[in-house]
Formats: sequence, C-alpha cells, structure tokens
Amino acid sequence: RPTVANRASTRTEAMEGAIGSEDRLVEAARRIFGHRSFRPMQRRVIEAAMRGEDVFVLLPTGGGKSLCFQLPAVLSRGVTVVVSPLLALIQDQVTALCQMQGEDAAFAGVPTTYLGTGAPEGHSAAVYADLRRLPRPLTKLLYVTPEMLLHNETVRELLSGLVRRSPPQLARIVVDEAHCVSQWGHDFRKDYTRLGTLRTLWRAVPVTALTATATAACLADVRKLLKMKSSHVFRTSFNRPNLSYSVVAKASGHDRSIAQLLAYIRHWPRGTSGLVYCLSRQETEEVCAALLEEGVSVAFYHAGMTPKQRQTVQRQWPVGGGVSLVCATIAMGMGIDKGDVRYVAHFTMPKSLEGYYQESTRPRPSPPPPPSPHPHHTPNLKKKRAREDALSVKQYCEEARCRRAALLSHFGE
Ligand SMILES: Nc1ncnc2c1ncn2[C@@H]1O[C@H](COP(=O)(O)OP(=O)(O)OP(=O)(O)O)[C@@H](O)[C@H]1O
Repeated sequence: RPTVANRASTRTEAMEGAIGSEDRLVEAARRIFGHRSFRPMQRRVIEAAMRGEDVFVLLPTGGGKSLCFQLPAVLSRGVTVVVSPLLALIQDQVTALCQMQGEDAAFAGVPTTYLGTGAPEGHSAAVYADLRRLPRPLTKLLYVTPEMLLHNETVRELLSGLVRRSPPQLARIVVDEAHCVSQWGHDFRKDYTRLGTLRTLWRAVPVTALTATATAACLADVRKLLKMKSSHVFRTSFNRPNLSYSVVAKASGHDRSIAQLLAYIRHWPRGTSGLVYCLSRQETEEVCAALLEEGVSVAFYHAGMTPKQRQTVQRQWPVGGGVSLVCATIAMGMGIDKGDVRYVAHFTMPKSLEGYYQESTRPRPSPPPPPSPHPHHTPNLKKKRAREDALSVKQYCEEARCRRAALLSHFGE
C-alpha cells in the first residue's frame, strides 16, 4: 500500500513531468489551477520562465501575477523560493495553494509551505526536513520573508544544498512586491535591497521579480539591485478603461466638506456600494459619524479595530450586508477580491500617486499588515520621499489635462 509520503512524492513528480499534451501550459493551468485560458501576458511570462530566463513582471493589481510564477514552479524540477514581505499575506497564499482545486482531482493542492518567524512550533523543523529530503524535497513552492532568507544561516545553507545537488533542486527565486527593493518604490524595505546578494551566491538560479506599481526609475533600480540578466520587462497597460477619474476642490470647513461628500454619494442610486478613503483612523470615524447622521448606511474600517470588528465590516460590505459605504484608511487594501464597488472617493488627498492608483483599483478589505520590524527609510530620506510623493499628487490635481493621461504618464506610459 502506498504510504502518505509515497503518494505525495508521486504527485509531486506527476505535476512536474506527466502533463503532456499539445498545449502543456494551458492544460496544466486548467488541471491544477482551474483556469481555462491565460490572461494577457501570462503565457509569455510563463514560457520565458520555463526557458530559465530572468523575468520582470509589471502587471496591474489583479492582473494575475501569481500564476506567472506558480505555474512554472509546479512544472519545474525542484523548489521555487518566493520572497514576500508580510507573513500574513504569505500564510493566505500558502493556504490558498494548499487548497487549490483545479479540474483534475489528482492534482488538488499544490505542495506549498513557508518559513517565517512566528510560525507554529515544529513547523520550521518539518520544512527543514523536507528540504533535506532525498532525492528531492516534496515542496514545490516555499514562501519566505526576506529576513528569513538573508539572516537565517540554516535556511541559506539548506537552499545552497539544493543548488549543489545533481541535478540542482532550487528552481527559481521569486521576488514578489519587487518595488520594495528600490528606494524609488513606495514601500522600500531595507532587507529587500540585499536580495541581490543571493544572485552572487546562486549564480545559475533564475530570478522572477513581480510588482503592480513601478515608475521607470524604480524599475531600473530593482533590475540593477537584483542583478537581473534580462532587460525585458513583461507589462500590460495600467489603463483601466472602465474607471473615470475626477478631482474636485474640497470645500473649506468640516460641515461644508461633508455636505460636498454627501452630495457626491447621493448622486449614485440608493444602496450603491462605495468606499471613502480618509487620511487617519480618527477621520474615518468622524466622517462615518457625520454621514450616519444624514441617514447613510455606512461603517468605518481601520487598523486600530479588533480583528472581529474588521470582519464584521467585511461581512456587511459591499453587498448583501446592509452597509453600502465604508470610510476607511489604507488598511483596507490588499487581500480579498471584492467586486461590486462602484466608486472610490478620497476625502483627503492620497499620499502618493502609486497609492492613489492602488486604492482606486483595489477596494479589497483584509486584515491590516503587521508593522514592519525594519525601518523603511532613514528619517531624512523618508521625509524627502514623502514630500516628492505629495508634490506629484498636487501636480496631478492641478494639471489641466486628462487625469487618465497624467496618471499613466506617471507609470511611464
Ligand atoms: N488565467 C486566468 N484565468 C482566470 N482567472 C485568473 C487567471 N489568472 C489569474 N486569475 C485570477 O485572478 C485573480 C487575481 O490574480 P492574482 O492574485 O494573481 O493577481 P495579482 O496580479 O497578483 O494581483 P495583486 O497585485 O493584487 O497581488 C485571482 O483570483 C486569480 O485566481
């Protein structure tokens, strides 16, 4: 009778090699991930990755970046290491992959795990044991935080061990949220800059970098710091033809600006789902209270709330739960897809154009990310960046030209 390990091993091997057909990639996407076709650019990225090239992927939020590295990971020999900034997001992705149900039950669940401080006891030991497993680990995707990869000797040594095996068992390094590498990115992280050292350590291991936001300067910087060999960037347009943008001068004084916001909300049919971004936690509560008084079905959402309170809001909004509007800080950001949101208003000017773009295309509630243990910038640099970011937003607001064109030119289009 096959043991659990045997069955798992057979499945791992089957995923890598046994999928053979006229179009192996589409078939794998369908059988393992349940996708019947590729989104724009996915196939080209996946093919380049399968040829062993370094790839840089710049696709807007929701563009399907994950499949660009998950499918090559599943089909390649060995383990793909995915560097991702936040443990909370890592755990979500690992859970989703482990529960993945494509159209072929034989491939249900992609062998995925993670390493990060804060994992339950015994977890790391089990992952280490698999990385030592002969002739090869069962894991296909290993998510790690940058700290883990850079500062944990055991992890580095185990991965170097995979590189040294014959044939090598470290398939690829994936750097997700790659804008964090560059000081020009809007979420710079010091450990990310040092990921280039891995390139020196494991010369033959290809790299994939992915992001949803990068200006030309950021992009060039990331490629240089990660020592990427290919200069080709796979990208699609950032244009969202189904969105329209407008900027309105805010009335002075609390009451007048609330009245202005209310008029905007009321120009939509009753019950239309919307999101109002505010600058601070306090502002979300104040705006919410003022709108409640006017009879709007509204809730607030920010990182100072308990997980339970946040979940309640997520259940009530945007459809079916009785709340049509949420006043939120940017804590309502990355995570679960929420369709049906018809408008996003920024009650206060957003901090950067990257932020504005993300917030207007991605009304998705999720638990707020934990505070980063590392300073993102030195204080002076941070101030300088904040000023530059605010100036670009100001310029965007004041420019007498098409908002869409102004926004796209900021992203180098
Ligand atoms: N080829 C495809 N066919 C159908 N759905 C797809 C395809 N590729 C991805 N998706 C779906 O699109 C959604 C967004 O994909 P994904 O999370 O990879 O986007 P992303 O580019 O990583 O976005 P973000 O910047 O928010 O992380 C997911 O629900 C995913 O299952």
